[in-house]
Amino acid sequence: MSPTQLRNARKRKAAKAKKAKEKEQREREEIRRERGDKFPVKSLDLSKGEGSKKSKPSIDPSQAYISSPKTCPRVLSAASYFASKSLPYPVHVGPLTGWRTSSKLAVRLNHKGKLTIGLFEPSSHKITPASSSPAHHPSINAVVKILESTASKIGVTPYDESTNLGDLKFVFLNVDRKSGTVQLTLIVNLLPTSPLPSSLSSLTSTLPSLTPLISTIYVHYNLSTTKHDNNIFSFEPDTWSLLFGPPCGIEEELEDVKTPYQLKLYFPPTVFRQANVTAFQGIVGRIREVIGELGRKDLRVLELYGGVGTIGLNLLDYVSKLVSSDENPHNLTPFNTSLQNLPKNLRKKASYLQESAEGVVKSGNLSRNSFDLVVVDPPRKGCNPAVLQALCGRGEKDLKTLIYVSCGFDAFKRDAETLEGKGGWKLERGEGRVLFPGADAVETLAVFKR
Ligand SMILES: C[S@@+](CC[C@H](N)C(=O)[O-])C[C@H]1O[C@@H](n2cnc3c(N)ncnc32)[C@H](O)[C@@H]1O
Repeated sequence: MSPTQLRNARKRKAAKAKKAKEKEQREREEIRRERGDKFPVKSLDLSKGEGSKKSKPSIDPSQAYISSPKTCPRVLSAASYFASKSLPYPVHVGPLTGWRTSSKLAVRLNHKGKLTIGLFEPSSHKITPASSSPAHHPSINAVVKILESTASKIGVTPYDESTNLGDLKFVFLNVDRKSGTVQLTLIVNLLPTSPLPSSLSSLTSTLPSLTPLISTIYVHYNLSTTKHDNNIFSFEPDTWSLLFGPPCGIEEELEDVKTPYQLKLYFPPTVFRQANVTAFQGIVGRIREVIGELGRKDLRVLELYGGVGTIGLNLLDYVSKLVSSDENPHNLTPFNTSLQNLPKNLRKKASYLQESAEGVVKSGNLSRNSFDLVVVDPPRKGCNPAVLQALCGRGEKDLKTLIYVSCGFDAFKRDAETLEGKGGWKLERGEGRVLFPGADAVETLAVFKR
């Protein structure tokens, strides 16, 4: 090899290593973000002596405020923002334990070389077992224990970032709150075209016989070198395979939300599901109250970032038309399945657009004066600029109410300033729901009027 070739080869190697490190960082941050932990997880830098015995013990960020969840910095900052607008900001906290019915966990070797299912400690490569987490629904802890011991016995190889090898990367567990059974997804380091290695097929065939707690097993193929490798999940349909159990996903009835009709929502693992469904019901219930106060049964409602219609489908008795939308193509089947179970007079009011929120507004949906009310429930980064621009536009003369559900308070504040500044909206009320008790996080329900 010539010196230039050698230099280039070294550069390529360094670039590859950097990319792998960045990918690992993104995966960890995604898992922490999903759990409500708001600060970034630093990579372990061995060159600086991190990870040595001298390094400070880390606090689990998801439990940092557990003794007083309402005093976490984000709740305080949200309350002071609303106070600056002379508005109250009541904060509700649900049960402190057993609330998490959805959990993504990493599968790695621990420092003793034992397969472990858990979370990374902040600023560390150390994986901490998650099977005793007080936040978890008991079924999650029970299944994680069975999974850990069975996978170890069978010889499943956990993923290793340093080599990019190992079959099982993450597990995703969703609890059906009614039956307590678990919808299990194994996220594997394989191409969808690859057959499952014998250890993984043996694991998937053995698990249901070991516990009645597992209702469903999916495999999600997510090879680390594919274009999806910075996400734990991808939308691609051929990357998901149902190996055991019924296909419709978890059936949810939001028992605290008093709709005058029976609504069943469906959650396969391919769609967004609130990690704390029980507490989220409070938000849906309050939205019904806010809308009920309008005293109308003929509202034309647009739902952006709607998931499977978790909010919108709970409003059908107040609307003459609901257009629900989300970018995830996997939402359409659950949405339609929910509709099929409804009486015809309600069913015919609702339709679904599989489209990004920015796509929905760019196709002119918010400029033809066809909506009275918009509900947005964007991800942590808040509304897309095009969505904000459309909400600030004046084409929708009848659009007088905007309901904003936010899981990222900083982005909400930014969006609220734009809506009030450019859009002529007025923030009229708000409230907080601590959906991740212990973490520095708050879900805000805000109502804007104009
Ligand atoms: C916080 S979740 C809320 C979903 C639903 N309201 C619920 O409670 O189940 C945000 C949703 O936004 C969707 N999403 C993310 N980015 C989007 C975009 N640019 N356009 C449309 N939907 C998006 C996700 O697929 C997810 O379903």
